Parts: sequence; C-alpha cells; structure tokens
Amino acid sequence: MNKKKLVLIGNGMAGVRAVEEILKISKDAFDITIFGTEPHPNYNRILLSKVLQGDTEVKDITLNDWNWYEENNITLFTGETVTKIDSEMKVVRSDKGRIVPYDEVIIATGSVPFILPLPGADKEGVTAFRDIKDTDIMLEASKKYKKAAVIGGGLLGLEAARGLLNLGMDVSVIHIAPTLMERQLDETAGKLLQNELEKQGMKFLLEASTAEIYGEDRVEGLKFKDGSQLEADLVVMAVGIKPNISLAVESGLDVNRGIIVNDFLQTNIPNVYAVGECAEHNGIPYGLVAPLYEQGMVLAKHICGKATDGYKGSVLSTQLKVSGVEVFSAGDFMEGDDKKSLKIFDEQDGIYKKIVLRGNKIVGAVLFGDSKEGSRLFSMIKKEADISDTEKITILQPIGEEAGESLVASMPDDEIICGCNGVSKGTIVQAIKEQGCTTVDAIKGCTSASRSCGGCKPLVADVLQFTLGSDFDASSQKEAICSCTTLSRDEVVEEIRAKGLKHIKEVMNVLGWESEGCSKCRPALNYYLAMVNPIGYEDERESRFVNERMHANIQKDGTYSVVPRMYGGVTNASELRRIADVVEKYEIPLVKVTGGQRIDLFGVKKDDLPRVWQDLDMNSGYAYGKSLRTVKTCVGETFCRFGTQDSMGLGIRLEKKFEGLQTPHKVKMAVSACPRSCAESGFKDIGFIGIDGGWELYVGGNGGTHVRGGDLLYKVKTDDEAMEITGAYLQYYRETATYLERTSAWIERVGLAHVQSVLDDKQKRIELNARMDETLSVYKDPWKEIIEDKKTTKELFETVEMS
Ligand SMILES: Cc1cc2nc3c(=O)[nH]c(=O)nc-3n(C[C@H](O)[C@H](O)[C@H](O)COP(=O)(O)OP(=O)(O)OC[C@H]3O[C@@H](n4cnc5c(N)ncnc54)[C@H](O)[C@@H]3O)c2cc1C
Ligand SMILES: NC(=O)c1ccc[n+]([C@@H]2O[C@H](COP(=O)([O-])OP(=O)(O)OC[C@H]3O[C@@H](n4cnc5c(N)ncnc54)[C@H](O)[C@@H]3O)[C@@H](O)[C@H]2O)c1
Ligand code: SF4
Ligand code: FES
Repeated sequence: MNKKKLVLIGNGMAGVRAVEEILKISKDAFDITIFGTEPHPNYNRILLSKVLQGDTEVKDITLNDWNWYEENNITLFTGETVTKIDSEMKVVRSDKGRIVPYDEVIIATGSVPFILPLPGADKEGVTAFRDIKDTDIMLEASKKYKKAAVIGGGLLGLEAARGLLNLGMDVSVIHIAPTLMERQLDETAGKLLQNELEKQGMKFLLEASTAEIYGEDRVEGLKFKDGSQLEADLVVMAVGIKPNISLAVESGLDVNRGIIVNDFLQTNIPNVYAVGECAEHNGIPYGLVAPLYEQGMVLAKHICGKATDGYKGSVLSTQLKVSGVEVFSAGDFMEGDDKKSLKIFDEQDGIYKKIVLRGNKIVGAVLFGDSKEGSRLFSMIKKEADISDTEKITILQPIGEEAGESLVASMPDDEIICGCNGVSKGTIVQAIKEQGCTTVDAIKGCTSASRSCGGCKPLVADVLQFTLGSDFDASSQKEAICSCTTLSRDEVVEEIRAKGLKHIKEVMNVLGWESEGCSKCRPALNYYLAMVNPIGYEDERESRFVNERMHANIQKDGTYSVVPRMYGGVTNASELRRIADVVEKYEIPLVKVTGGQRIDLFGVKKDDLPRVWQDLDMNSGYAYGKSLRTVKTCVGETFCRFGTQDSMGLGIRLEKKFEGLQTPHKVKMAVSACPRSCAESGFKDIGFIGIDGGWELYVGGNGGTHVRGGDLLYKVKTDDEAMEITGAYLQYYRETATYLERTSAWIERVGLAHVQSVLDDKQKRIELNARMDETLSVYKDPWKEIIEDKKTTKELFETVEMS
C-alpha cells in the first residue's frame, strides 16, 4: 500500500504530540517528515522553568530522543525552517532549499515571544524566555552578572524570576498592572502571591511602564515613563506571546491572531491543518499544553479517518511552578454582574480559596496557599456542575477528609488528576492494576500523567499509594525536599544524624547542595538540625521565617502583634494590670482576646517590641512559631457542675511543660473536663476530654481550612499518664513528620494504627520522652533571651537601646 506523505512543520510540544497520537491510531499509515527550526529533538518546553530554577538539566527534558524518530521511520530536519507551503504543487520549501512533497501537512509553529518595541531592546543582555537558547543566555549571564530585571509579572516572568533568584541574582520584576498574574488571579490572590515572593527575595515594581533600555553595547538598566531608573545587567522580557503565523501568511492561509482552524483543525486550504499555539479556534489561540493536546487528539483521529465530534474549545487551568507557592486558577475567575463568588480567606496562614458561580453553576476558581482541591474544582468547572443541592461552603472544604478519608479515596474515577494530559484517576488506577505500574515514573510511561509540567506528581503518588495499599513502596518514590538537592527529607535527617551535622552550611557542604539554599530548605534544615541534635546544633536565625525571627507576628501595615503566654488561658490581676499599662504606655491601638484564650496586642511598632516584652514580664506565647501555641481549657470541675476532671490543672501542666517546643508545624491543644467539650478538644492537634475515671485523648484534629475531627488515640486514667503519652506522641510527630506538615496531615499519612503501635511499646515511649526532655531542657524564653542579649537586640532592632 502506498503510504500517504505527512509533513509536520514545527518540532515542538503540540505538533509532535499530534504525531504520537497518529502513530497510536495508525502506525504505518504515513511517511512522516518533521521540520524544526531548533537544533534539538522534541523537548519539554515547560520544564525550561525548572532548568532555570536548577531542578533539572536540559539533557533531562527531552520528550522524544533521536532514536524515537528513527524507530518510527520519521525523517527529521532540525535547524531547518519551512519558508513556504506551496499548496498548488503540494510541497513545502525550507530555508535550506529543500522541497518535500506532502499529501497532508500540519503547521505547528507555536508562538513567538512578544518583545516590547523599546529603544535598546536589541542590546546584549536582553532576552526572551522561550527556548533552550534563551535559557542558556540567562544561565551564562548569572555567572558574570548580579542584577536582573524581568519585565512582566505573569506566569512566565515569575517563573523566570524565581530561577534567576536561585542562580544567585538580585531580581526585580517590573509589572504593568497593580497586581501580579492579573490574567489568572484576582487582587487578593495577586497580593498574597506578591507577599510570598517578596519573602523569597523577589522585588517588585508594580504599575511600572518601561520607556527605554539603556547601556552601551550591553544593557545597563531600565528607564521608566515616570523618569525613574533601575540598574540591570540582564533583562528578561516576559510580556506575553503571539501565535507564530509568518509561514501561514506567506502561504496564503486565513489568519487572525492565529491561523484560523475549524473543529477538526483544518485551515481554509485543503489538506493543511494547524495545531498548537499557532492555531486559533473560535477566536482563541491557546497558550497552555492541555488544550493543545486535546486538539492533537482530535486532529489525529480526523487525519486517520476515525470518527470524532471535533474540538469544542477548552476551559483552562493554571498553576505557577515556583516551589513553596501554591497557586491555582481555573475558568472564569472574576466576579461580574451575573457572577457571584464564595470565598474563604485565612489571613494568618495565607490561605485563600474562591469559587465563582453563575447562577447555580461553578464557572471558575482561584486557590492560594493550598491548591489540593484544584483538580476537584476544575472537574466541577469543566462539567459546569450544578450545586443547587449542595451546601455552598462545603464546596471549598476538602471532601472526605472530615470522614478521615484521603483526598484521592473520595475522588470519582472520572476526576482528572493530570490536567496537562487529561488523565483521570480511573485511567491511573487501571494502569496500576492492569499494567502493573508501581512507581510514578511507570505511570508516566503508561498514561502520560505527570509528563508535562509535573505539578500532578504528588496526586499521582497518592493514587498509587491508595491503590496499592500495603504493597506501596514509599522508598522507591522518594521526593527531594526542594530543588537545591536530590535528597529526600528522610535521607537528609538520616545524614544529619549519622554524620553529626550541626549547622545549615555544614549540611549543605557535606550533602552537596547545589546552591545557597532556598526558602523551602533553609527553615526545614534548621528544624531538622534542632530536632536531631537539640543541644549541639547552631540555630540560624536568618533561616527562620520573619515572624519566628522577630518573635512576633508581622501585620499588613508593618507593625507587630504580641501575644504573651497565659497558661491554660488563665490569668490574674497583676498580669492584666501589666498588660493594661503596656497598652497605654506604647499606645497600642487594638487589644483582642484570641480564640486560644489569650490576649493579643495589635499594632506594636517594631522598635517598641523589646521594651514591650520587658514591661510585660511574661513569657512569649509563641503565637508566631512552628511550635506549641495554646492549651485551651474549660473551667472544669473547679467551677462547672458537669466537670469530672481538673481541666485547667492538666492544661496548665501541659502548657508549662511543652511551651516553646519546636514542632514541624504549629500545635494546638485543648482540655475539656466533660464530653460537652467547651474547649473544642475534638478539633485540636491534641485534645483531652474528661470522662468518668480519666481522660480520652484525641489527636490529629484541625479547625482551620481543613476541618478534621480528632481520632481517639487512647483512654488514660491519670494526669501523669496523659503527660507521658502526650510527650511520646509529640516527640514521634517531631521525629517523623516533614517540616510544615500539620499533625492532621501527618496522622493521615502514617496512619493512626501505626502511631498506636509505636506508643503501645512502653520502652519506645520511655525513649521518646527522654529525647523530648532533652529538647525541653535547653528551652529559654525567647523574649527574655533577646532583651538580655544586647547584641541580638541591636541586630534585630537597630535603633533600640535597652536600659
Ligand atoms: C518557560 C516556559 C514554561 C511554560 N510552562 C508551562 C506550563 O507550566 N504549563 C503549560 O501548560 N504550558 C506552559 N508553557 C507553554 C507551553 O510550553 C506551550 O504552550 C507549548 O510548548 C506550545 O507548543 P507548540 O508546539 O504549539 O509550540 P512550541 O513548543 O513553541 O513549538 C513550536 C516549534 O516550531 C518551531 N518552528 C516555528 N516555525 C517553524 C518553521 N517555519 N519551520 C520549522 N519549525 C518551526 C519552533 O522553533 C518551535 O520549536 C510554558 C512555556 C515556557 C516558554
Ligand atoms: N505555569 C504555567 O502554566 C506557565 C508558565 C510559563 C509560561 N506559561 C505560558 O507561556 C505563555 C507566556 O507567558 P507570559 O507570562 O509571558 O504571558 P501572560 O500573557 O500570561 O503574561 C504577561 C504579563 O506581562 C504583563 N505585561 C504586559 N506588558 C507589560 C509591560 N509593558 N511591562 C510590564 N509588564 C507587562 C501583563 O500584565 C501580563 O501579566 C503564556 O501562554 C503562559 O500561559 C505558562
Ligand atoms: S466541657 Fe464540660 S466541664 Fe468543661 S465547662 Fe463545658 S460543660 Fe463544663
Ligand atoms: S498536571 Fe501538568 S503534567 Fe500533570
């Protein structure tokens, strides 16, 4: 049989995926020729961000290597650009004078970066961020130069900026709009994102309009329309893209912004198709791989003569690939006349969730700080789910977690796990059960899930764990603690232990960190070092988050909030008098009783902090730390007629013993003297409920954004037993949790039964408590420590002289 001749113009992500689909349907139907301007085989453009961020290397982002073309009998011309499609002669012509005949031709020429037409835009040191060549320019520049300016605060600009920070550059992002990623996020999420990225060291110039790029041959800086300037020896333009239509225009195809195609990706000229970012369907040129892959699937079916309903357009979802930041946006995310929103905003933990409803249908969502629910919400948006029969607020709450189920357990089979490749939970489960996949990599090979941006890897791993149950081998699924290393959390902790490491720098040197560390690994290492070696480790204050460095919570106006310790929520006249005096003396604008039964002083000026602490003469309530926060108590048997136990007594004892204890994440406790549970013991990390003859001890509860009822761990008879179990439980959490993992997530990961089996072993409990006591033995109240140490006081509060 005479094979038809298929020519693909553009060796990029969309075009080659369409060819892969064609080969799947009809391996021998075509003689295939591919032209690509770039000198590389088909690679994952998405991961250039990760190359720049140091997570991977160019050699590791190839999607189809040279062998693949050979194995599939594809003739490949790289470094060669097609200059014309001659549809009368049915041939394509290249810039090297080659003429190749076709029966069908697919144009997949992608996009070109938009370059602002500024004076100086052609200077050395000005680059776009689109391909391997641009990435190399940035990697080279970072070795010689220090100051980078990224123009554009969209997805691409921010990912580039994070990469340049990782490369040790001083990075400013110049953005034209008042908030970041305004095409994907609303104002609140945009500001939260800015806040988080500022903490990571990025600088921002918002509502800034660049007028000129100045310098001799090489760029030296930017001038703005308001007359101000910024020095820069590298400028990255990331202000959007335009479909690459020059070949189509030259060849007489109908174009608008992109090459106009119908539902079957056909252009106006017979046998000429367009797919990917260069194509415009129903007025929309797409700029993310998910819709392009959907197009590729339709095109493959059509060109192979298989029935298809055609491409009907796509709802989009995006995630930013910057470690330590969870941002998700999908669909129609802005409120409007006919669109109303539903929001949850936990300002303290920086978590923001919003869904947008048109009538009773979900049409969009924005998640910041916690994007676990992204795939569920995206499925609902795609299905235009009707929520008239659902209590609205529950849509933003994690499904299944309240019932103690894992997130994936509660997902229906048709829920999409990998947005880029449109792979559902059911398809992954099938690959595990029927094709014997036991690792995320194997699933990638079988289903394409996680093959593109990689953002779905944790969810794929969860499906794997959930499906395999006890056959799941966690050790073969290791995940690096951050992009600065390939070592996992367990490996790092083990090395710290085995090699007796004491300082972050030592860990990085000995364990071969590839950079100075990042905002993800530095605080984590500080915690692991302290956990393994509480007496010998050297604390690195600069690696802590700002609130933990300052021992107070920074507020949005730059002032601080101060919460003194009130053991068990109990206070007295003398403490209250001192608090009142401090409020008057330092003109503290707001005094508020907190949910944790203590008093919060808001609006304290930074310079006043040490004197406020001195005058209060109370211990720090650690309202800012990854540590024990409060032990809330009810009045109990002392005053309440229902009380069967001394809740205040146990609460105060717990708080006095464990105050200041550093934990992977914050820990809240509560003690109620009867099952009415006035102190809300069922929703705390550790909660006690008084019963006749003792206490019930609940663990893993959470009352925040992921509401979770605690699990009954034990019943104990005496306060001493309660203290002993609490010590062992907390120490086991400290030793096995990942930094920033709340007890509610940890207990689900490791399992209640497992924790019980550890704590059932008396010897283990003794050992855990011994290590806990060692940790507690070095605790000093940080407020007192700082005010007694003039040098630290001066470093932290430069202008303050203590008497
Ligand atoms: C740094 C970065 C990060 C990204 N991250 C994400 C992400 O997280 N998620 C996501 O969904 N998308 C992301 N994208 C977008 C995604 O990479 C694109 O949507 C996708 O690559 C587009 O595929 P395409 O095949 O249409 O175009 P391309 O991948 O650009 O391929 C087009 C190819 O055609 C070649 N070509 C052009 N004209 C000719 C010609 N006349 N002859 C021969 N060859 C020609 C080009 O040189 C190019 O190699 C990212 C993009 C970048 C740059
Ligand atoms: N994680 C991801 O999904 C991801 C990552 C990188 C790139 N991409 C894709 O790559 C493409 C390019 O990304 P992008 O961020 O360049 O495009 P974009 O259009 O999403 O964002 C460009 C940003 O630049 C800003 N801008 C425009 N003119 C400006 C000016 N003169 N000065 C300062 N700022 C200006 C805009 O306000 C906008 O926020 C998009 O299709 C994007 O979806 C996706
Ligand atoms: S929990 Fe029980 S004992 Fe405590 S205050 Fe409430 S009703 Fe009284
Ligand atoms: S979501 Fe991008 S690879 Fe799966």
